[in-house]
Amino acid sequence: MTQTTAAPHAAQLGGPVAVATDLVKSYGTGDGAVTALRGVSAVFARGQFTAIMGPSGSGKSTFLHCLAGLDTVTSGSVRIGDVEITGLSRTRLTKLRRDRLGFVFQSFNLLPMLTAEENIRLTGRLGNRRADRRWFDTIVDALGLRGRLSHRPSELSGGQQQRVAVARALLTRPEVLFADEPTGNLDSRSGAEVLGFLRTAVDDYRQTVIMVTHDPGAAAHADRVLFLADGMIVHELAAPTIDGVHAVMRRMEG
Ligand SMILES: Nc1ncnc2c1ncn2[C@@H]1O[C@H](COP(=O)(O)OP(=O)(O)OP(=O)(O)O)[C@@H](O)[C@H]1O
Repeated sequence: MTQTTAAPHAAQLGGPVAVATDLVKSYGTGDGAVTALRGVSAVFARGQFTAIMGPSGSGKSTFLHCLAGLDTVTSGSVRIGDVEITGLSRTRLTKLRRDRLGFVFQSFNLLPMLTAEENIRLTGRLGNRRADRRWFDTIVDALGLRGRLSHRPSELSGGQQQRVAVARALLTRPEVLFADEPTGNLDSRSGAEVLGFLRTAVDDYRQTVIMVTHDPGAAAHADRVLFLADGMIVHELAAPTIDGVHAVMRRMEG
C-alpha cells in the first residue's frame, strides 16, 4: 500500500475506535463463489473522518457492512471499541449496533408515517433511552431542521430527509457513524450541506465517520481516503483534495 503524509490534525485524534484485521469475505461456494474482501486491515481513530473509495465492485459496501456488523466475515476480525464483534450472537450484535453505532444510507430509510422529530427520536425510543434534550436541540439546529420537525418525510426535500437521517444516526452519540453513499440521491447543494454537517460532527462533536462514496468531492471532506481495488486496500491518501483523489483514481484506472 502506498501512503501519503499524516493528516494535519492527526495529533489530536483519539485511540482506535474501530479496527479491522485481515478481513476476508466470500459470497457463495464452488464455481460461483465471489471473494469481495481479500485480507483488508485498517484502523479508524476516534474523531477521524474516513472515506472509502474504489471502482464499482471493489468491495466498498462489503467492507463497510462487515465493519458495522451488518454482514458476517469469512475470516478476520472487527473490533468496535473494546468489543470483538465477529463472534457476537445476533442479539448482542443488534444491541451493539443500536447502542453504539449510527447508520446513514443512500436511501434515507425514514418511516413515512412518522414526523421528522419522531423519526429522529426513533432509535433512542427503541433503545428505551431518554434522549438528551440539549443534544437533540444542538443537532436539530446545526442541521437546520427546527422548522421541519412536525413534517412527514413526504413533505420534505431529499436533502432535508437525509439531514433527518443524519440527526437520527447521531442522537445516540454513536462511537462510529457509518455512511454508505449518503449523498448518492442528492443534488450537489443538498449533498454539500450533508457533507458539511458530517465534517462539523467530526470537528465540533468529536464523532467518528466512515463513509463509502463514488464522489471525489464528497471524499475531499474526509481526513483521509482509503482506496479499495479488487477487495484490497491499495492506497491511502491523507488530507485529500478533489484533484488529489482524481489523480489516485486515474492511476488506479490506468
Ligand atoms: N450478497 C452478495 N452475494 C454475492 N456476491 C456479492 C454480494 N454482495 C456483493 N457481492 C459481490 O462482491 C463484490 C464486491 O461488492 P460490493 O458491493 O462490496 O462492491 P462496491 O465497491 O461497494 O460496488 P459499487 O460501487 O458498485 O456499489 C462484487 O463482485 C459483488 O458482485
